[in-house]
Amino acid sequence: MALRTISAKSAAALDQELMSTGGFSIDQLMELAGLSVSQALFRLQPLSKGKRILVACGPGNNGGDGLVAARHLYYYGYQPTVYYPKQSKSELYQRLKKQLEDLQVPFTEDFTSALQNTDHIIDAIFGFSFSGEVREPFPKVIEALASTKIPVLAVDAPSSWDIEDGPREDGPGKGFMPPALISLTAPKPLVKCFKGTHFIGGRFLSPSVAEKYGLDIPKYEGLDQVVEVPVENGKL
Ligand SMILES: NC(=O)C1=CN([C@@H]2O[C@H](COP(=O)(O)OP(=O)(O)OC[C@H]3O[C@@H](n4cnc5c(N)ncnc54)[C@H](O)[C@@H]3O)[C@@H](O)[C@H]2O)[C@@H](O)CC1
Ligand SMILES: [K+]
Repeated sequence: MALRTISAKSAAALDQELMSTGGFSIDQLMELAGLSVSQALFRLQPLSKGKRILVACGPGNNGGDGLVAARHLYYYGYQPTVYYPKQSKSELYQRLKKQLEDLQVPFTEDFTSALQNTDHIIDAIFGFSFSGEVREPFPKVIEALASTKIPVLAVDAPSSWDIEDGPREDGPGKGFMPPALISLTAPKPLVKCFKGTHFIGGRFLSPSVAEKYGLDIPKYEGLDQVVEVPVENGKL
């Protein structure tokens, strides 16, 4: 079966539809997205293999998914550290940050040093609204993600990848191929270039919305918020 993917434009429209006529709030969608990210991390890195998780968060909703995931990881018994250099002033993000501060989850401004003390990285910098050249302060962070030997779980997109066409051919992010990716709701077209462990999460798609956008609802088992969906040559 060919992978059914969703373009950045349709993904944004789908989110809007869920919130305008679907009765969801952004908090709910982000909570479920971040919960699924935390479950994917748990599958990749059980607690016995190392608890130190560096969560790199960008300025938009992709970063919000990272903040939510960090909170769930704390409750599972991990030791998350958050890098969040461009903080949104909106109330939702301030609340997510407060929830982490109350758990004494550390925030770091020094990504390079934090990398030395981590077992796994979550890349929640950019999702489907990324475009153009990577702007400050992220080029160095993306370069570090591209060159580190520490495993990276990318949220929705490997940050800096073109949402349609995939990896960059030059500049920061050249050669960035994280070992794992979790697509939220549905894979984006870039998945055709991805080689690694691939999950789908975001267990909130109704059959009618899935049909309208031409998407498959993954076969979630039991309580799971993620499904592993291997990608081989752009096929499921
Ligand atoms: N239905 C779903 O699947 C849901 C998806 N969510 C997440 O929301 C993401 C999309 O969120 P947003 O639309 O807020 O966008 P993103 O988080 O993808 O990125 C937008 C932010 O990045 C900045 N940016 C864009 N290009 C840049 C560049 N070249 N250099 C530096 N900064 C740049 C923008 O100024 C903006 O602040 C998804 O990828 C997913 O992770 C969830 O939070 C909610 C539900
Ligand atoms: K990302």
